[in-house]
Amino acid sequence: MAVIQVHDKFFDVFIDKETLEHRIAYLAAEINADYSDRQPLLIAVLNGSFLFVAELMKSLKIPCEITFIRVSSYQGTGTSGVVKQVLGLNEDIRDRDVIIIEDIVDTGHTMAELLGQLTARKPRSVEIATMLHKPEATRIPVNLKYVGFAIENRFVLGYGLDYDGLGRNLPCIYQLVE
Ligand SMILES: O=P(O)(O)OC[C@H]1O[C@H](OP(=O)(O)OP(=O)(O)O)[C@H](O)[C@@H]1O
Ligand code: HPA
Repeated sequence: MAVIQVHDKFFDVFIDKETLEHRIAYLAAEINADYSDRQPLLIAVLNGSFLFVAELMKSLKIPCEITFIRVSSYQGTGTSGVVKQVLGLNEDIRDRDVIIIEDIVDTGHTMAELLGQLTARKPRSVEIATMLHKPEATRIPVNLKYVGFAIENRFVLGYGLDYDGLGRNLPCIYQLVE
């Protein structure tokens, strides 16, 4: 299998493009069935989710809307360490059916924080769709309704995911060669 180099590290193909896109179409079919009588708002978390959400949306048949947010991390002044803040959500999500779209749930910190901040805005429902999940890395469990692939606790790259800014444009998922 072809090995690629990004910065100082080497990666090989882990999930090929066809497998990935087939699975994403399957997730879209599940969402189509689950939301057949609703009009969900997809909230995609930048940067990493941009390719996943684009591929997912191509197979959604239900009426749906999309918006994009960022989650900033900064050092808190108290003992809590890194604090995350949701940026860019201008829509009123009260009474909306929201689906959060992520590229990866790793430790769960980002998603737990996001879920807390979105739930406080009183949506009718909130579910999560993530392309990848690392169950062994979980520090804060969150309920993930739509999961593309549950993977080992290894650093991955491509299809939106980066290593120090690079690799997001790779058309499939690569894993770190140890
Ligand atoms: O479960 P966690 O351990 O919190 O990790 C998951 C988060 O990490 C990545 O974002 P990152 O902060 O790298 O930003 P990016 O999407 O711009 O790459 C990913 O897109 C998730 O948002
Ligand atoms: O494995 C990963 N790769 C890239 N970005 C990430 N953000 C959390 N986990 C990862």
